[in-house]
Amino acid sequence: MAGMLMIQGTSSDSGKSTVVGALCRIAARSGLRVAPFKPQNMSLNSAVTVDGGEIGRAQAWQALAAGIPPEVDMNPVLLKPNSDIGAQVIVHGRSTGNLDARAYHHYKPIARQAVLESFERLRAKSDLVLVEGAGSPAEVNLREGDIANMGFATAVGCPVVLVADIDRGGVFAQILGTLACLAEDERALVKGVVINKFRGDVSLLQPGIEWIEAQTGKPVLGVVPFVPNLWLDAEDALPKSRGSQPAPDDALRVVVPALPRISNHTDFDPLRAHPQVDLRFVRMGDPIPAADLVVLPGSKSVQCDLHSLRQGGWEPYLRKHLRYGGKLIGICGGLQMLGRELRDPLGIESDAGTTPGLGLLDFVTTLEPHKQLVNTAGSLLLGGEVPVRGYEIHMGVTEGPALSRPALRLRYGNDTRADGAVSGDGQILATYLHGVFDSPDACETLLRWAGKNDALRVDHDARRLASIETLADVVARHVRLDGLW
Ligand SMILES: NC(=O)CC[C@H](N)C(=O)O
Repeated sequence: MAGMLMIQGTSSDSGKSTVVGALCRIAARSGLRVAPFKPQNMSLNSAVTVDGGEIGRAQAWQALAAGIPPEVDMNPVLLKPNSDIGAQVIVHGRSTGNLDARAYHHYKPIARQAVLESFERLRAKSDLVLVEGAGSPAEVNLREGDIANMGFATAVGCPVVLVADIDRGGVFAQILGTLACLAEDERALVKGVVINKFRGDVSLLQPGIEWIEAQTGKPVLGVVPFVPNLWLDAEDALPKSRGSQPAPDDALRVVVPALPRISNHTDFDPLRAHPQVDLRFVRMGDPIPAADLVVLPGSKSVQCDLHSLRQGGWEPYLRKHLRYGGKLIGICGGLQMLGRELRDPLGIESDAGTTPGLGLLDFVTTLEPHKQLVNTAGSLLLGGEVPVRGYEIHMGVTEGPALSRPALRLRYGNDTRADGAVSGDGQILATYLHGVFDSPDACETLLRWAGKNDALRVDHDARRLASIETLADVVARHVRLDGLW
């Protein structure tokens, strides 16, 4: 039977995903058949799997680190929040509908079954499964019926390593407190602790390490330094607008409204990392800076986000931006907002009804129960045919005259179909394709179209792969891994 190890965190964002990804790479380098697994994920950044389902993006890049294609069993339960209290529940890659938090609690026994089935399937074909927890196991109020942390670990007897984030402070309290919140049998599964995101002189940490080991009886297996500029898909939280380098003065100014239900904001990673782009995420209510290019992002709840956009004063801003010759892109939910109308007759995303769109492109979108989930490739139709690839995740179906000037041509099996639209004046481009900026030629073309005539060609996929290697090197150097699997 395959080995297993679970990485749990003392908090959200402690670095569980990166540690699991690094361990996947390290294990794969040593020739093991390793697979990532996250029983339950809450995220609006999802990826399309080879088996045509949907999982969290973090599991998809961890699969890349493991050297295998992403599949739905790697993240059997994905919760996509679409209101403050509810989420679309994806099980084995497929939407089962919306549930509020209380209803989900009752649904958990079914979700648990799905989790255990997926785990067994992965184990049967792997030498090692590396499991990622969610949030922290110290949420004692969520412990009953838990499938995300200790509920899973105890069900399958999986050893656990706890990752604590020293960057946010209070690391010893995090470790001590988390262990204190666990039951005896859960604590027994914890093999050790990793202190993550450390900056500074590790010798100064030594007395603290000895103290925490004496207090808890658990070894500190390593202190992982803070690694800047890792370009790995974020699980959920909106990242800082840029990496550590400031943008040059003549950078292309790109503004993205940080909508409350923004989805797949990983679309913007290549722009955040691009040396000639000054990308800004602007939260609703914050002043909107001048821009060369505005991109309306994907959204899990398009009518609600359009409402927020209007409340935030973006509608007159966008019209002015266009009057002054600015460029505008809409991706997926952003495409839908650009049209004349958004229709949700079945109340799939919000209360059933119709909302007028921004009316900048002549089409209407209707939300339908079938979810389009596909990885595809083709060409971007801007001054020629530029290779592009990406993925679609949406329930909306868009129709109207504006689509007769498509932005892309994409392959679906043996079929080729037009996608999206370019406005008659050439200022607005709309597409359903997520990940358009990941393709180096398409990214370069779009940046030139938006006004950066000397835009460089940057390969984001290569940068992601390089980040995985760096991360694996750092973790291998700083963590004692012997005996963990
Ligand atoms: N990814 C998206 O932006 C999805 C848009 C919209 N929520 C739909 O399902 O059609």
